[in-house]
Amino acid sequence: MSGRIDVLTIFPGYLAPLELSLVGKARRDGLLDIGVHDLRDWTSDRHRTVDDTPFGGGAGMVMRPDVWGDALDGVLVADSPSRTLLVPTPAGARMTQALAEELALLVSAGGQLVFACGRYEGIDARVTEHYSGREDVTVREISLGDYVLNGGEVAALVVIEAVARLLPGVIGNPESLVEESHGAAGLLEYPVYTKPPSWRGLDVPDVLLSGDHGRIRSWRRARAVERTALRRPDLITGQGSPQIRLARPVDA
Ligand SMILES: N#Cc1c(-c2ccc3ccn(Cc4ccccn4)c3c2)n[nH]c1N
Repeated sequence: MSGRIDVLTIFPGYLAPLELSLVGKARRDGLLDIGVHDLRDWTSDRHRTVDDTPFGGGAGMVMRPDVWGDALDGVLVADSPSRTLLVPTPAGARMTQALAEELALLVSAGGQLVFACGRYEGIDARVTEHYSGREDVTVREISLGDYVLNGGEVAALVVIEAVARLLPGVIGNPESLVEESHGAAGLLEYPVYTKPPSWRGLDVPDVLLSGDHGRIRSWRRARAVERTALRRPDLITGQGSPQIRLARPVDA
């Protein structure tokens, strides 16, 4: 029993990539229900207005709480085992693999994820305040990282892909989830190679052609530790956010 994901946005076309590749196939195979909704369908004026000027002044526009409230009330599924409202924002908590795994467990247990994709200068703060006060809804404000995007749609695409690939049956070979970056022992991925064995004067490391699986395992771990120490020492010293190991796809 899998849950569902709903996305509210003024740019539904931005979510078209969810019809492609593994996520698109999972939807067609009935492994995951994803609904994309146009926020303007919950407006009541002829111009289908979703924004207004900010109280206190300042540049840009703010998205109206009344339109968002009507839309979220319309999309939230009352009889779902759980409801998680995900609000992408530059001020959010950093997205991590641990959160992806947490959300995948909720969806695999039949829960609903609702993404509120803002634009302009963001969504009126009372929207997250209101739903945070609801006992039947969990609100998570999330950020992809310390750079500024124009809206929340890209973040929704990233989080949905990170979650969907953990659901049973979505990835053809579940083993590939075991040795992932931020997976096995929280290290970065080792370098990978395929044919031809020599390309533009560059040869595949001999150990990978040796057939000695013990040596290959050791070599790969050494390369992963080397890369992690060089590029992401925080993953080794544990100074950064804890990375949950992806031991296996979440159980249904
Ligand atoms: N996740 C994430 C994000 C976002 C993000 C998410 C949602 C919105 C809705 C509007 N804007 C534009 C905007 C610009 C400036 C100040 C406020 N808002 C968003 C940006 N930026 N960077 C991330 N890692």
